Amino acid sequence: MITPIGSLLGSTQLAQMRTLLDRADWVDGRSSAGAQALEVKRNRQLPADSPLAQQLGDLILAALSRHPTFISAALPLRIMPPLFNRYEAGETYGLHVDNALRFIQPTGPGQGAAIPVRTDLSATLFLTDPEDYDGGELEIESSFGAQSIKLAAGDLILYPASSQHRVTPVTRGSRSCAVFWLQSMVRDSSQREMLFDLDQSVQSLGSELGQAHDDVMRLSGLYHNLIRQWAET
Ligand SMILES: O=C(O)CCC(=O)C(=O)O
Ligand SMILES: [Fe+2]
Repeated sequence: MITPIGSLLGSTQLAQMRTLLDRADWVDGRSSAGAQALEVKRNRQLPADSPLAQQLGDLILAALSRHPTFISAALPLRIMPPLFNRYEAGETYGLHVDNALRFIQPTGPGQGAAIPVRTDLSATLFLTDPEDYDGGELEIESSFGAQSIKLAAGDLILYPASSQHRVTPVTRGSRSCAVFWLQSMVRDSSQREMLFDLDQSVQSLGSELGQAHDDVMRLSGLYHNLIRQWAET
């Protein structure tokens, strides 16, 4: 399931982020690429341990934790700290798959062991308005053919980390985004999709009929019982 999540960040927060990112020291994206990505990755990124990446990443994680549609679609267990990518004219990220496992490196004194994250879902948070660049579409292969995604700044796309995907070359302007991966409490994507559909319907029926309506209560109970069956924590 490829799920757009609207308005994760507001315009003031976005403007502040963009000002900081415009002044940041970007490094060659190949510096952290594995063997496969090395051949196709032509972009820039903030070093994962840069204070700016950590500061902006924390703002994004806080916004995610407050966004009900994101929680409902992803049912997140562990979220990787966001990374920041930038594509100038001519830059691109060719077709690739993302690593199945990533590791959260604890920081600070007495830091413990790295925490493994199975990447069930990949996410791109668009930080540049579509009018400010050409090209730079995120193309995701799916059973319905390639889906071409370019969202408004502040919007997020969630897609299966198992999919092949690419970013087409930017031909004008530059494209900045935050990318992250997460492990879901529900590993199976078809179960996750059914839970999302059910939750969305329970929410809209609840607003229409009232939360205390018998059927809303019964469907809501069904949702939670399915979570009890399927969630790993
Ligand atoms: O820039 C994007 O939208 C996606 C980047 C990507 O695929 C990656 O960093 O693995
Ligand atoms: Fe990727």
